[in-house]
Amino acid sequence: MQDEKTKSWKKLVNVAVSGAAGMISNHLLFKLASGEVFGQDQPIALKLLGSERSIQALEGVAMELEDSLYPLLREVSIGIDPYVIFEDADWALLIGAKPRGPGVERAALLDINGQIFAEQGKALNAVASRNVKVIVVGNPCNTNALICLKNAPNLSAKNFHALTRLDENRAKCQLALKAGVFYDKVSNMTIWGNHSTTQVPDFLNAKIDGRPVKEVIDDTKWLEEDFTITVQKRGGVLIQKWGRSSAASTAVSIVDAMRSLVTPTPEGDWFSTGVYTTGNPYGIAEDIVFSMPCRSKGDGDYELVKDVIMDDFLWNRIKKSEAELIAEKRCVAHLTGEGNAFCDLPGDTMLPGEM
Ligand SMILES: NC(=O)C1=CN([C@@H]2O[C@H](COP(=O)(O)OP(=O)(O)OC[C@H]3O[C@@H](n4cnc5c(N)ncnc54)[C@H](OP(=O)(O)O)[C@@H]3O)[C@@H](O)[C@H]2O)C=CC1
Ligand SMILES: O=C([O-])CC(=O)C(=O)O
Repeated sequence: MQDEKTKSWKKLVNVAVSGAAGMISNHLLFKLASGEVFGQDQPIALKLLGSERSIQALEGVAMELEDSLYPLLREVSIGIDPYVIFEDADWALLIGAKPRGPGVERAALLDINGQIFAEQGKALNAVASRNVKVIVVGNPCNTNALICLKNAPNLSAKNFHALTRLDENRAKCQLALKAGVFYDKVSNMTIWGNHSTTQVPDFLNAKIDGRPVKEVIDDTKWLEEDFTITVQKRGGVLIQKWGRSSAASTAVSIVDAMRSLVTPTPEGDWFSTGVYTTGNPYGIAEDIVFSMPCRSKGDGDYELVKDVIMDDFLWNRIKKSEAELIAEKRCVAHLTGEGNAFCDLPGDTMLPGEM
């Protein structure tokens, strides 16, 4: 019976996950194995990257996955060498990163985590599938994604993403609550920019029940101040309340981000993801990773959405997030092959989790 069933299955997909013993992965891996992302006819191999520090825990994670008896999960492997774990990866979900603790400067974090993503970029470049889709989650995710793609010159820069889908989901939630509608009535929600407190949740282009948000929520002060700040700082508030950063909702948003690339985007709608800006139609600086509105045919690829409108409020906010990312990029020049780093970050910006 099982054999009959597996005959109609697609070819095995290899999904590599770093930080696989961490909190986000502990939710995500079980969703991946259950078929939530790729569907019930897609067998999957999970390749889990850990470190000396986490290898015992990773053995435990692999045991739990095996004990769950997921029919679609055909292989679980663990290891600490990215050149082994990333071999033939069709997807690389880069979640592991040093968390920012008390007294750690943002510049130091950029450097420490940047080293990780430079090494992983090199490993992907050497051994992953030539069409690998990379989603960088570990913070600061936009600049980590830039470092990663710069170290993978033989892969398409277009296939590298920084996760801003959690921010999109948070923004949709706030708009739905304010308008008194269910979440699925909110569409065309763009997060522009950095996954930091400079991110710009775009209420100008978003829609509620197919109508412009500003027609449904006639409260500019709420949109410009309360809504925007709530979304920007949501991660930090959650850490204050729960004592740890969003893990379950982040895993859900990774599933959403992947599904958005493997299923056609509904007509007229779009999704947000942090992608390489070179060639973008909006006038955003080239050569950074910036969250923008995208559509996909469901083939793993995407196109930037062209028909968005801008006003001064939106554009000025976008420029602030752009300036932050350009400053972050200067901090990691030594990791992107662009000479000596010079780190002079705007002082008032933070990761969503920092408050
Ligand atoms: N983009 C987004 O929307 C979001 C991003 N995040 C980010 O995702 C990342 C992972 O979060 P989460 O799973 O909750 O974190 P955890 O602390 O649970 O796990 C992080 C993993 O990072 C790895 N790591 C790499 N370097 C270090 C280091 N120097 N010290 C400690 N751990 C290290 C560890 O794995 P190992 O030892 O195997 O390398 C660890 O298991 C963080 O960077 C977080 O800020 C979180 C929420 C939302
Ligand atoms: O700063 C963090 O680790 C948490 C984070 O990114 C978020 O909740 O958006």
